[in-house]
Amino acid sequence: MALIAPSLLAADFLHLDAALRMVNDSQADWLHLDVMDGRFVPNISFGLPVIESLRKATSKPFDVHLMILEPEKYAEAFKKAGADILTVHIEACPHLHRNVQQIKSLGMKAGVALNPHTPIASLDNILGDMDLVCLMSVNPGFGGQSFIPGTINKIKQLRQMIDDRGLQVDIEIDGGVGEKNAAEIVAAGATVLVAGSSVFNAADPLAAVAQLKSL
Ligand SMILES: O=C(CO)[C@@H](O)[C@H](O)COP(=O)(O)O
Ligand SMILES: [Fe+2]
Repeated sequence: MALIAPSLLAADFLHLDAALRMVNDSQADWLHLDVMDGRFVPNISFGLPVIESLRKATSKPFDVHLMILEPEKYAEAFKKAGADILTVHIEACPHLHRNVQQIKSLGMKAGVALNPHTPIASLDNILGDMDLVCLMSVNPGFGGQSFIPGTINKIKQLRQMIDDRGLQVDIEIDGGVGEKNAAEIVAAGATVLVAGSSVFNAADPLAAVAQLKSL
């Protein structure tokens, strides 16, 4: 059974309190929070003050996905704002090992995200240090895009690499995940499903989370 992390990016930002109530009432395991800087990705979303306010509305773990350059400048601030898992992009981190040490020393779980074109082999020397690998199944920056089918092979490769080394690392899939493809994604070896539009745009978001959770 995979962990389910609804992505707040797809919520109605005029009614974040209602979105958080839905998440609290649902079987969601984590809340996924997409932070974009308009530099690493061509979009700007929300940041520290919003996350700090959301922290007062739920005890669900905050899975913060940083799509920003120089994440080391903000890691401590995200911890203070309430992040439990902090994920940085491998493409934005020339000193990834240092970033991971920093995140862990701040008391958070460390995640690394890979863009669709970035090979699994790039994790070779860092995998044992990770708590989570987030495979982007869309090009980061926007919600509501279509799942890139080649991600399934990447999940299988990563599952193999993790199992061969006897590691415990979560495989999170982010982008275009919903009831149509979730079973295949979990069968390939994913352990965490991020779901934005498929949950928040559903007629019944609670049922959408329950459906993903039942896989
Ligand atoms: O990080 C991102 C996008 O950059 C994601 O977390 C999206 O927010 C997922 O949204 P859907 O594809 O599920 O609508
Ligand atoms: Fe994300």
